[in-house]
Amino acid sequence: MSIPIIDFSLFEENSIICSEQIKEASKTIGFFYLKNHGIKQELIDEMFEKSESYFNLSQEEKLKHNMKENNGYSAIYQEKLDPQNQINGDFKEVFNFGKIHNGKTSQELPQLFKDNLIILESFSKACHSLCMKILQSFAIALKIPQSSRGKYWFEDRHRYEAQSGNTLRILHYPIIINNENNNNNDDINKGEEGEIIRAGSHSDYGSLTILFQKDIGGLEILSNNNNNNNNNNNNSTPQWISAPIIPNCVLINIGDLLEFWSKGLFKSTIHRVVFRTSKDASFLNNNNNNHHHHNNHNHDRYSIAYFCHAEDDVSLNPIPSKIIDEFEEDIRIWNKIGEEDKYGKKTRTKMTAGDHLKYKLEVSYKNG
Ligand SMILES: O=C(O)CCC(=O)C(=O)O
Ligand SMILES: [Fe+2]
Repeated sequence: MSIPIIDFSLFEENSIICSEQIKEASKTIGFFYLKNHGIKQELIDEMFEKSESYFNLSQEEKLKHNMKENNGYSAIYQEKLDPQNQINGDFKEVFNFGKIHNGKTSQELPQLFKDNLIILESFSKACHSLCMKILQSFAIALKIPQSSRGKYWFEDRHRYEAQSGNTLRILHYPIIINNENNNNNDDINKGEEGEIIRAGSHSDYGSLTILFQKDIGGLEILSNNNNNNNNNNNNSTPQWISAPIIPNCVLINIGDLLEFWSKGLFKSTIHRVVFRTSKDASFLNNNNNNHHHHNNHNHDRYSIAYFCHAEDDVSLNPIPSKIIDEFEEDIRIWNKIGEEDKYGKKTRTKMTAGDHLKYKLEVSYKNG
């Protein structure tokens, strides 16, 4: 299975066909590239520039805005994206921005960001608008009835101004010196084949994520090849496949909220960031390994993610759609989000979007 590339200019010309393509990708692999996504390249370049300047500041400076309530700076080893399997936190640093609206922020920002608030706000809003169009395409493909506001059903529940987990995140994976000899790097997480895990395996927490990668690849996604038939007895083994940088494309993926909301029809696919050394590059198992995915351990890597969340008080009862009604729920998804009943069995919970995010953050920053 490979990650499809969808031309989003089709959404204007024929929203039904385009929505069908997006639905198909979301049901199978949970990831897709979008070209002609409408976010200006200059704005993306400016964001990467500011990100580099920020991460170049001294550690002392950066720690002045240490992460609080999912906003601010998180240093190397501070976040553990795969708490069940990781001993140490991720070898990466990030900065999370909460809502930026009309020049106002919900958090105290470093001077560098205060000076560039217009860029940050434009970028956040451009990402959010793209998410709204993708959410429209889901509503179209799921045939949400007009009586439930049709293609605006999701959008009504993801208002930019409302209280939600929406987060813009910049990430930096610093170069690791001496990693080939393994000197002094015992704290860095390694995978089964000795590959260096820079961001632990995880699925995203929100509805949708937009990911921007620059120059250096390393993202891998866990494909289970189950061809979308909701058949729990398939005997294929999951495989890591590479999600390389494709020029002029952004990468979109489905998060846990949307998976749960759709009863598991849409897949919130596990992914990670891995740096491979030249020695093990040969076993890269993917269809597109001719794209920028080699020897990435001796460069710094920068990426940007926009996590689009439903508003905090939105309940995650199944989406009002005949397609969802008729879909047999994949109860394995309850393990990620479900509650235990009095017999200790997982059940579909009455969680809201806000409850779910709170739970996820508690586990990933424990023992930071
Ligand atoms: O840096 C990347 O490419 C991916 C980061 C990621 O998956 C995340 O922050 O959720
Ligand atoms: Fe992620």
